[in-house]
Amino acid sequence: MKFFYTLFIHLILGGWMALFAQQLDMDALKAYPFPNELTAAATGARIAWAFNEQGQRNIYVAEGPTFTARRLTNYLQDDGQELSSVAISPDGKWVIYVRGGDHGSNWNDDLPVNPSFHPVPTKVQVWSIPFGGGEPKSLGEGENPVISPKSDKVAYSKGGQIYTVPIDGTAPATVLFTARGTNSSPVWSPDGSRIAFQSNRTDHQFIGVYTDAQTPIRWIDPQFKRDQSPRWSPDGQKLAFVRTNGSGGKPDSILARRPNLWSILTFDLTTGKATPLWTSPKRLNGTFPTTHGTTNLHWAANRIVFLSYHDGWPHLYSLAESGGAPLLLTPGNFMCEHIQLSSDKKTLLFTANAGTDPLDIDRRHVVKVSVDRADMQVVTPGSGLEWSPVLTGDGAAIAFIGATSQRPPMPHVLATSPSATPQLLAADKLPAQYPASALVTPKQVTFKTPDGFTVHAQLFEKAGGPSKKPAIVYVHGGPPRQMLLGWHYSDYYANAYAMNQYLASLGFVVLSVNYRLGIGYGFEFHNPKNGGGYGASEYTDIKTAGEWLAKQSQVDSKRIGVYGGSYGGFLTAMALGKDSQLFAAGVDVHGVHDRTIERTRNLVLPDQYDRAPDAQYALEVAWKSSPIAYMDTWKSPVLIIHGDDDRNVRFSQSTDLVRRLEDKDIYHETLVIVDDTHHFMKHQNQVNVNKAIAAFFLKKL
Ligand SMILES: CC(=O)N[C@@H](C)C(=O)N[C@@H](C)C(=O)N[C@@H](C)C(=O)O
Repeated sequence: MKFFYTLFIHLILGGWMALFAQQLDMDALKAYPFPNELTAAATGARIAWAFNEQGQRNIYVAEGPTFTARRLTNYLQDDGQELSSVAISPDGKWVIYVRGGDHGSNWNDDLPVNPSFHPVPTKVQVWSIPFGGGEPKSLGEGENPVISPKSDKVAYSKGGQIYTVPIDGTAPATVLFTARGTNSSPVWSPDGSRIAFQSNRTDHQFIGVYTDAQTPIRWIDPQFKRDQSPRWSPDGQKLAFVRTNGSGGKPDSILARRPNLWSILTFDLTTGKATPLWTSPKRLNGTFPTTHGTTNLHWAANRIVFLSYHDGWPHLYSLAESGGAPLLLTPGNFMCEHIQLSSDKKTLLFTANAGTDPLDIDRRHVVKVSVDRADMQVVTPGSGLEWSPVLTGDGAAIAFIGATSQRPPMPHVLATSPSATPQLLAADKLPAQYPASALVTPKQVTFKTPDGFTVHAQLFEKAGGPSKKPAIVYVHGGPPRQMLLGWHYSDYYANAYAMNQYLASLGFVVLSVNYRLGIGYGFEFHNPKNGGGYGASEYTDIKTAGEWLAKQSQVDSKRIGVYGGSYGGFLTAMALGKDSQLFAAGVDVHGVHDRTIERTRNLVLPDQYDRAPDAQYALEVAWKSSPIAYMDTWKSPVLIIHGDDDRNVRFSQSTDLVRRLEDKDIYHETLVIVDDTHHFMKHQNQVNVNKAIAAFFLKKL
């Protein structure tokens, strides 16, 4: 009798969700220390990484053979100061890093971030600190620092010029040279005597080589082209680089899909001769890979290695230094990313959704391959997820970051000796009471869309509960991203993974959808027709996901929500505008709502006579690809969240949408995060956003 009375009370008090689903605590759930920036010294067995411990971001180090983790810095405030460009000097004696800014931004990534409203914002500076410990030294304001092979100096860029500074900070930074254009991306020659760099001149880009104050800068085969990513030959006598077209030419169709074709060339500094080695095939998948972050071009031991998409997958290829046919090093239906060349230049380590388990396509594992033969080996097979591998300078261990579906990402090392097993590092940094065992194992779901795409998704569902549960579609951002069957390798999406676990613990059925435009499933899926502002064909996948949920026996089809950030916010708003009958409520975090802005700037150019032949039509398509085109059919309630120091999606995208929601008297709530960016750099801000999302869905679904 007592049980039924208790049940009755819980149901009446609306605690039915908490009764059946062991509800997680958001603060406890977000108490994981997120690791990134894992790096190794070129000699010895020293590694370093950054840990974000509830907003306290610090550098940690460890050294073989024990690899006992040690915190090196002392930043103990949740103040939103990012750590990036972490590196160890080749001799292992120094660690450098950049503190501040938001280096995942589309603009102003080098400007201070100040979500704690300090009257004097923290500057974006390059720092160094002895590996053995001590006080960090500020080397100067700037970013993209690189350490000389002699371990004595650091080069970095600031304000379009390149600076050098002693790594121990015993003298001020000095500008290396002054040249026209925006000069960046310094690359030291193997002997540390010269620096190659990129000089962006708007419609074209050169590669230059600086030697010393008395020697004129050497421009490398200057053409009406865009040259980038210089890589030194091991003997320092040649450079390899990537060449693409310069800007201009008769305006082409905006809507037609055209490849950005590219070539790899070498330049002989002795003869002054440039030699084309390889040119991408003249077809769509011959386009220059927009791998997040950097160009994967490496001058290895007697080989030149590069990443290309031209067989339909982001694969690694190897060329003889004189050119010839490229050797495919990584055949198979998977993508390669986070590529690292070993110090001896003979081995490539990388992350891939490769493995013998059919579920591996929705995971990541560490893989290695020789630079001159296709002898690929998955180093960390299994049901876990591993990424960002680096080989220690002595070749004795591979450091990587790994996670499971339950346990958050943590640094590991794996000895290169046979039958070694991974060693978890810094285990004490994951709170002993972390609720890992309470997390569900997301299940792989696939479904077909009406236009024939097979879409992968992850289903988060707590066992038990009422016969009919509310459900939520999660939409990632990017869009070149892939959500996984476990914790994600980016800080932003690790948070999304935690959020989906939290919603599942509240009793929601959560479906995280890897829609087209995303990575991990090959070129055609990543580059679909009519995608993005060219027709938003990817929205088909979101609608199909909602319909899939509505057909599940345990889902109440009248209580399906949708949420996402950034590009995910865009698709959330599209869902609410176009299909409020399917999606009963939504949360749109820093979404894109007007896609004509992307077009107006480069479409209908009033001061240019010859315009793109389809300029006006493309503008119309961009309008129909915009959520604000569907305000008349938008009925469902929405929560709009945006940080007003957003450097990826303008805050005005949400200010404008709020005005339109007000004009149409559509129920909406808002949450403005003052002075934080697209990535909610202040931990407490992200926690508050997460709680607001959950509270809105509990209220509306
Ligand atoms: C130029 C551009 O679109 N850059 C993207 C990286 C970007 O900023 N995308 C946002 C719309 C977005 O989705 N940002 C986050 C969530 C991401 O995953 O990059």
